[in-house]
Amino acid sequence: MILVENVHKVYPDGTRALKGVSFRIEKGEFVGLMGPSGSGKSTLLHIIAGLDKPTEGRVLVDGKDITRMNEDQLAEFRKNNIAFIFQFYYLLEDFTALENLVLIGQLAGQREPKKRALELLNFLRLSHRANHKPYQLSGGEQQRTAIGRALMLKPKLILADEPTGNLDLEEGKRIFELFLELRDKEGITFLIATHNQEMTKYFDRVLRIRDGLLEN
Ligand SMILES: Nc1ncnc2c1ncn2[C@@H]1O[C@H](COP(=O)(O)OP(=O)(O)OP(=O)(O)O)[C@@H](O)[C@H]1O
Repeated sequence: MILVENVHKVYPDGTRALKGVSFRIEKGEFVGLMGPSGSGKSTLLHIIAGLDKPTEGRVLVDGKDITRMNEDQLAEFRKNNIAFIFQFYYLLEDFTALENLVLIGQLAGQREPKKRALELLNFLRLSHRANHKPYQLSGGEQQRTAIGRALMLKPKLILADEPTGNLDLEEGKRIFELFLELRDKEGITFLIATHNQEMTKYFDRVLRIRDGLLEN
């Protein structure tokens, strides 16, 4: 599902964030990305998501070389394949949980976005909060809403950057259990950056990164 080959990233200010990273992840794997602050986790996730370009090397997602796509091709590919989940949920504050989901489907020209959104909120055990706005939701509920939004377009790959960084341990575990259920039911592949050692047990395997290089 993901093939990363000799990826380097040098930022314009000269910071060498990635120094030759290579690995592969099979479809349906549930993989952790762990390492100290500043080791390159976010940079790597952004490059795999096509949100940033590597300076050198290539990244294939589902067999397609995303490093050679132009912006339009990337946007189309991302829409159909990849979802990104952030530590801070970036929900639209003036919209309800339901509307936050429906909007994504509408923008993508989905046929029945409301039906899909309601199904997802039900799966996420959020039906009773569907008509609430983000400020009326707990952190865990906001993250579950963000997960619902990520699922609207049926991604094959979910990349998550510290998805439980803002939640207490119990709520964090519930989010991971939800992710595992999605992997089992839908075959979604996951790559999740986290600092949280408690979550190690959930992963099939963990990629450890330090100073821009993977450790073996
Ligand atoms: N836009 C940028 N310009 C210059 N340097 C950057 C930029 N973004 C990140 N860096 C640097 O690149 C390195 C890797 O950063 P990155 O955010 O990928 O690390 P991280 O492992 O995700 O850290 P954290 O766990 O703290 O989020 C760090 O030294 C960081 O300061």
